[in-house]
Amino acid sequence: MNVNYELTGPDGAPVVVLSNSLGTDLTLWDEQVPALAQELQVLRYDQRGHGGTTGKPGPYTLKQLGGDVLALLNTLGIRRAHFAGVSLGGMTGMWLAENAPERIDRLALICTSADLGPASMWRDRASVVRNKGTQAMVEPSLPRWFTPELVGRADIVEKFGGMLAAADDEGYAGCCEAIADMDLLPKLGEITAPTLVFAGAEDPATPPSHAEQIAAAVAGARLEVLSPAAHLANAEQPEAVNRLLLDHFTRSL
Ligand SMILES: O=C(O)CC1=CCC(=O)O1
Repeated sequence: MNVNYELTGPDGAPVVVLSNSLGTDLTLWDEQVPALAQELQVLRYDQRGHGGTTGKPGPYTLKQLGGDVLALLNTLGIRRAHFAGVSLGGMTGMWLAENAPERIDRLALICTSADLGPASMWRDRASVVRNKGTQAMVEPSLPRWFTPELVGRADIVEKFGGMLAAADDEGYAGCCEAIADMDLLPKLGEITAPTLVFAGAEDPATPPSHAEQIAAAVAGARLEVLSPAAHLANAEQPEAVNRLLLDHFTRSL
């Protein structure tokens, strides 16, 4: 498998890995890279079956998605990194912090969940996408991803609608099945990475209660609720997210 990635920022600075959500690609982080790369090496990549990362036919598992990150870090000779993920990217981050804690320094979880059931809903969505393609997901997804003020904006529809329609059908479906089968809750309390959890106050996909559940289970975790923001809060509130991420990843503990 070929993982598509981009590494920017000052040589020798700590590395932060950025992991995208279902149906997006590494350009989800366009508003973060210039700010974070002033102080960190930023390693953004495309999840399996998304963007330029090829994927075998699904179903996938979070273990495979986390394994893709570990393989990329190994290839680049990076022993330990900070990690930020949106939604599916956050699930990948929780899997890594639970199962490879020696590789993850600090964690930022943006609009994600440790338990996003029912599993049948994700299997049904996988089947719809295998039959009709990711284009069929554009209309229902954009109102989950953005608040009403942004959802109809031409640049948003072009960038994010285009990204989703271009996502590989099998890659999207395989990732839906990884969400259906995820089992992150039992080990959440074992996470030792300093963790910052974000919620979008208007997020219908992973409402703030999911972030509260994570923040309550992870020792010392801090919760930030952004408003106005729906599911892709890093795109909707880039200045606030950048400031909080930079502080989380660079401040002395
Ligand atoms: O349903 C959506 O599009 C929101 C979402 C759930 C998991 C993910 O990565 O995005």
